[in-house]
Amino acid sequence: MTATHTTTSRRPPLHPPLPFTKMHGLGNDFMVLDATRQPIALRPEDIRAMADRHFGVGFDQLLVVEPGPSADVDFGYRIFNADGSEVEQCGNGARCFARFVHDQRLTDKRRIRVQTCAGTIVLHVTDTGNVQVDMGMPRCSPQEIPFTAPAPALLYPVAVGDKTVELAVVNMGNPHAVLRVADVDSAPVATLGPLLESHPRFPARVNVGFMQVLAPDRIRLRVYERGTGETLACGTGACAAVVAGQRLGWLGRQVTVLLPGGPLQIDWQGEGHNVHMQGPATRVYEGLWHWPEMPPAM
Ligand SMILES: N[C@H](CCC[C@H](N)C(=O)O)C(=O)O
Repeated sequence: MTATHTTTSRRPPLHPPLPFTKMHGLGNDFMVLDATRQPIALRPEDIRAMADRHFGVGFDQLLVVEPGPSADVDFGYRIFNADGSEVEQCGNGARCFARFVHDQRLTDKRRIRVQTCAGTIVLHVTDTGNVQVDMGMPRCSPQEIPFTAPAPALLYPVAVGDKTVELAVVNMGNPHAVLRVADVDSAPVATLGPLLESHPRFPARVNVGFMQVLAPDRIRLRVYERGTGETLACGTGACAAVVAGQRLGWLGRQVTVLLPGGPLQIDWQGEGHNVHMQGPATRVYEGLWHWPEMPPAM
């Protein structure tokens, strides 16, 4: 009896390999795609596959560089979390964005205006290689977060799990909840983070910052990020923590934010002013994303 083998060959991938650059801002890591010459259409399931740290490239966020949508901005900037959700802002990503467009010779400007789906931010590439970002105006009223609350307040009691926590809320283009803790090392990031991220009072979900105040000009911060989980650094989270801390009288105008991945300098002159952030942007490697082969035709 001869065995009969029926082999159904896998079909070639639908798309050609996709060049990318792997970067990070204080360990908050990114896959960066250049869509300035041709559009790149990605489905959430494609992004989740790319984000997988075993079967894919692995990243906290995917950054897509696009042509400026109007004459007064230099580039478009789209941001996707590892879960495939598109979001409004990414502070560490903005610094890597500036480094990327310079390295790729897409611009030689030192002052770069970038449009995200939440508005325009301005990036400044310094001589030291650090990048300064004007992160725009913080917004703190509940409806601007969005957050369900009977009235505006500096701190809100929120029932979560079997406890009630006090949190501040800030929108930096994206939504943030900020809790003050005695010690970030023992903060319940892994348990409280996901419960608050998807809490019903945050209809668009939320990034959750755990802040330990060391001095009016120095804090430690850990962030459980919406759509990604805890990251080594969160730029918009650092901005939100300084805004919340200043409004509550705990912090001054220039604050060093010590994140697990390293320090960020945040400067906020108070109500009516934009928040400014300064920090590094690091290129790690260039790569090619090979699309999964198509399963055999049924
Ligand atoms: N997870 C965030 C986006 C990335 C923000 C963070 N990586 C930063 O540096 O600001 C959100 O869903 O709003």
